[in-house]
Amino acid sequence: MFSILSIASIVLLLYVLLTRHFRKSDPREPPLLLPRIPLVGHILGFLQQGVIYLDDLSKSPVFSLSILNYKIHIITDPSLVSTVHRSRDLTFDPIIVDMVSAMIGYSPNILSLMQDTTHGGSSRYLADTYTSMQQSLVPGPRLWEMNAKVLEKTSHIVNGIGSNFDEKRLWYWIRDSFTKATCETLFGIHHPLQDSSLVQAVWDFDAYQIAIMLMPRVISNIFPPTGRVLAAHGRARAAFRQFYADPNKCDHPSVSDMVRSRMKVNRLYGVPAEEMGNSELGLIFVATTNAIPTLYWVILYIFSNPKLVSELRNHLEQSGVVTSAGDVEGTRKLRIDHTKFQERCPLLVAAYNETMRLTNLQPSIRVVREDFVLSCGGINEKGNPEGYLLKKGSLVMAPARILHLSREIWGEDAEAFRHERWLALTKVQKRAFIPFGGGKHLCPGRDFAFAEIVGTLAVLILGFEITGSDGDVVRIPVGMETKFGVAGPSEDGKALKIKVRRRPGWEDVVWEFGAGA
Ligand code: HEM
Repeated sequence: MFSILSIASIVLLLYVLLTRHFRKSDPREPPLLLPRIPLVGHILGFLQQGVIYLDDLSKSPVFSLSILNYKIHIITDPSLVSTVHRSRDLTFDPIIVDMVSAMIGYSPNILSLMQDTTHGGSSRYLADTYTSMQQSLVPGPRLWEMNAKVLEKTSHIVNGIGSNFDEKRLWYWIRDSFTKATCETLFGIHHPLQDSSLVQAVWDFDAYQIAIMLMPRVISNIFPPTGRVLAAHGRARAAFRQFYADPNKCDHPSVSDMVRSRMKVNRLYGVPAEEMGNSELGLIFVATTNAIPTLYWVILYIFSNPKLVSELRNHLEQSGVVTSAGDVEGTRKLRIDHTKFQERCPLLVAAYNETMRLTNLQPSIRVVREDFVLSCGGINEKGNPEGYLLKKGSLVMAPARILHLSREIWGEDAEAFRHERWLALTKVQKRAFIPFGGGKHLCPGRDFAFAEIVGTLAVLILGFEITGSDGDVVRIPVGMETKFGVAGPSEDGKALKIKVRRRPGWEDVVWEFGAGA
């Protein structure tokens, strides 16, 4: 039964919808696209399809939707998207605050630090935590140490596979083992997700992200996450709070440089351990909920294409990234240099990029700080710069999917997996590829994700056979779960079973990773 709060929310929602609907737009603003179902069409579209709803709405380089009390400007032209990413008049901070506040619960110190924009219009705390993280994640010894750690854990996952076929549900196998491997790499041996049910909690809560991102509080009161999801999320938060409250855990030498650097900033700002625990749970979301679906899809795209598997095997064997590390008690140790993939394995990198092009749904959302003209480069008849007026408080979205699947940019086969296209990319295609966002919020974890995913693929391709559960070639499941970030598997994709075993002739290999091997 609806609570009084829910009824009040509906009344407020209708009020906002109606007042918004009858408000006039400035003619310099981008063209407004009205929904097919008056008032609620766009919102229903987003709830049902996520960013895929935007696919065929308009061919215009910029257009606007009016949803609730927001005007959302959708940018579909690659050079305008670059301008959006570079602009200082557009900010990501309020979005972070909204998502974090939905996620962290009662944390007044952190929220007020995030909302404090008295220093140059943006939160110094958010900038400092971002910088601390970025410094640990730029290519170099600090990142390589983290990469080596995560790959050591992922090699444990595959080293255990034998020479007889082992049947697995691909999604759950990847999801659960890589969430734990990533968590232990970041938070050390006493990491907070020791209990496997907490891994489930991370992914259950991820399923609510569209509602969290799109909906102001008024709607989330009407459609709250279910009691089960909230309870599980509460337990995950409690586990992170315990972790940060115990110096034997959070200051243990096995904790990564990245987590330590963020902790240092939090301590400098006087954030109590309890609140740090609440907010740092967000780190495990950002570090897993995009990288793991990407790994899932790229395994499927590669192993559903036997010709590509055999080409990749040849390339990897000749690339020089794999060297012998000696024989021990009847096993062959092979070491992979995880710092050389970009340089020496263009075909593997092409398959990775092509997968991201097809499955990445990131929206690059920004909030307009002050009225701002998004310049198109020309001059109008009055001698003023041509462009679109984006008004203070409106939202801007540059959805990767529209750019990644544009036929004008990628050709008639834009929706097909064709890794070869990456071996001769045009300038426009390079600019249109934005799986990690851009500008000052460009994902700081991109090189870590790259090493984790590409390193795991190298081992699977060289040392293992993967087939469908019927022994035939792996099939690509029907559909995908749409969310903001990387598409998840559909119900068909979650149920998909594969068989995996050691590749004949490679049964005795123990895999390990090293920098400069
Ligand atoms: C394939 C994997 C990944 C993808 C596709 C991805 C994508 C993104 C995107 C699109 C953004 C928003 C950028 C923008 O709006 O301009 C972002 C932000 C972020 N990502 Fe990633 N990400 C991945 C992996 C990771 C990993 C492994 C980490 C951490 C180890 C990470 C940490 C972050 C953080 C902290 C932010 C927020 C940056 C800020 O405060 O502005 N990401 N990511």
